[in-house]
Amino acid sequence: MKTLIVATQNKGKVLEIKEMLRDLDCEVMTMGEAGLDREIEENGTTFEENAVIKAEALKAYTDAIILADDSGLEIDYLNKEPGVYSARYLGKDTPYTVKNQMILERLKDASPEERTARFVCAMAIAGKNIETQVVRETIEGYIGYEAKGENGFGYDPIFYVSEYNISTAEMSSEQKNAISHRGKALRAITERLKGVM
Ligand SMILES: O=c1nc[nH]c2c1ncn2[C@H]1C[C@H](O)[C@@H](COP(=O)(O)OP(=O)(O)OP(=O)(O)O)O1
Ligand SMILES: [Mg+2]
Repeated sequence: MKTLIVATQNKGKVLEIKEMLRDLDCEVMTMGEAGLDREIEENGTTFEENAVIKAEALKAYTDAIILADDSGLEIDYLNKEPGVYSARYLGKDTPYTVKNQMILERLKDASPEERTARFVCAMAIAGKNIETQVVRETIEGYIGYEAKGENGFGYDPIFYVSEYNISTAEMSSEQKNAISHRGKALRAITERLKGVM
C-alpha cells in the first residue's frame, strides 16, 4: 500500500485529516510515525508558500508522498490579522484560551457587520517523483462575542458560521469537515492525489 505522510505538528489537523482520508487506499502517517519529526521554518509570506515549504521540506528524506497544510484566521476588523501568523500570534506556546480572549477584547467595539472573518487553508502535496501542487480554500464566518464549544482546536471557539450561528468548536468533526477550509482543500488536493498515486 502507498504511504502518505502528513507534514504537521498539529494534533487537531492530524485528527481531521486522518478522519477525512479514512477511505483513501493508502496508509496515512504523521511525521512522527514516519520517523521524520522536525521543526520546519515557515518563512513564506502566504499560506500557499508555507504549505509548499512544509511539503517539500521532507521530500529528500522519503519516497512517500507528503501532504502539508498551512492555515489561519483572517479577521477583517484587524486588517486580516493574524493571517499567516495565526500560530505565532501572541507567541506560539500561548494557550488558545488566551489568544481567543485577546481577539474578543480587540473586537469589543466591532458591530456584528464588522466581525466578518474566514479560515484559510492552503494544502500542498510533494514527493520525489511528482510535481508539487497546492490548493487554497476558505470558510467564511464571523467572530462571536464569546468563546463557545469544546471540539476542534485553535480559534474554533470564537469562529462562528453564519448559516448555523454556532462556532466550529460546537460542531461535530463530521459537520466541520463537511464545510471547513481544511475539508474543502483536502477534497480538492485528493482529486489531484489520485492522479499521482
Ligand atoms: O480549523 C481550524 N480551527 C481553528 N484554528 C485553526 C484551524 N485551522 C487553522 N487554525 C489556526 C491554528 C493555528 O493558529 C493556525 C495554523 O498555523 P499553521 O502554521 O498552519 O499550523 P501549526 O503551526 O499549528 O502546525 P504545522 O505548521 O506543523 O502544520 O491557524
Ligand atoms: Mg506552523
